[in-house]
Amino acid sequence: MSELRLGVNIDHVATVRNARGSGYPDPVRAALLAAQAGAGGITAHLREDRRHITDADIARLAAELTVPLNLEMAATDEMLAIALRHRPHAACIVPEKREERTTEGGLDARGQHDLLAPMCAELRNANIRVSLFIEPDPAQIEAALRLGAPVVELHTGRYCELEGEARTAELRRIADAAALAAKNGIEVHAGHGLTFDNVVPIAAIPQVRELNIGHFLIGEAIFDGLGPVVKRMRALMDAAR
Ligand SMILES: CC(=O)[C@@H](O)[C@H](O)COP(=O)(O)O
Ligand SMILES: NCC(=O)COP(=O)(O)O
Repeated sequence: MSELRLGVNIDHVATVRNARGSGYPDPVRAALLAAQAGAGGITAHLREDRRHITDADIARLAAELTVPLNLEMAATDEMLAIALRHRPHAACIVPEKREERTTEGGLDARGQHDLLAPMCAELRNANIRVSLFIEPDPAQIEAALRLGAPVVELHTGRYCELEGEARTAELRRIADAAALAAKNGIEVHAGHGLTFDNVVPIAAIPQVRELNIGHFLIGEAIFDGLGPVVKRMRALMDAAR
């Protein structure tokens, strides 16, 4: 069974930090702690409105991290320039609306091919691994293939929100999309909304190579500490394989 990495998203450490406009708590310190506890990578979403992660956070993460940085970014010239400046290990292109509370769905890689193609090429030429945050939809997998994206991250938000048979059906859709992507040589990641209670069926999908998890882990860290909750999530993922 393939390796399954845990990417810890530290956006909401910055949410707490920004509540007072000081430097505490430091997202970079959280990232280093998460790495020590078993995170195989760190994800940070530099949003257009900088509601949490800031440009300075990205600069420090790029300079100080001991594990790969996965920069989540909207498909804009501004974010492309920032990615090319800091050269993270990876860039995950995500849809973004200022009015959204959090990411609400996957990127329309199919409908935005002409916008995304030059951006993916520039990132690839800069040796930044491109990932597309998409719905578990065969048409979006095919679009990622056309764009030459080496990685897709399947949106698990709907799976996390559903219950019963509807959740089972969404899990099947994710598993089918993972199998289709892997069969076409695309590395499969998954994320959004994952918790201790819902992670195991996603971690058990054999083609999934990385889970990106943030909000829940940072919330749990308030009660049990970041190191212990990262270790527990790591253990659940290991047990699922
Ligand atoms: C793309 C995704 O699901 C998350 O990584 C994203 O960062 C969510 O946005 P917030 O972190 O602002 O909630
Ligand atoms: N791409 C998903 C991610 O990085 C974390 O999403 P969430 O766990 O904060 O919902």
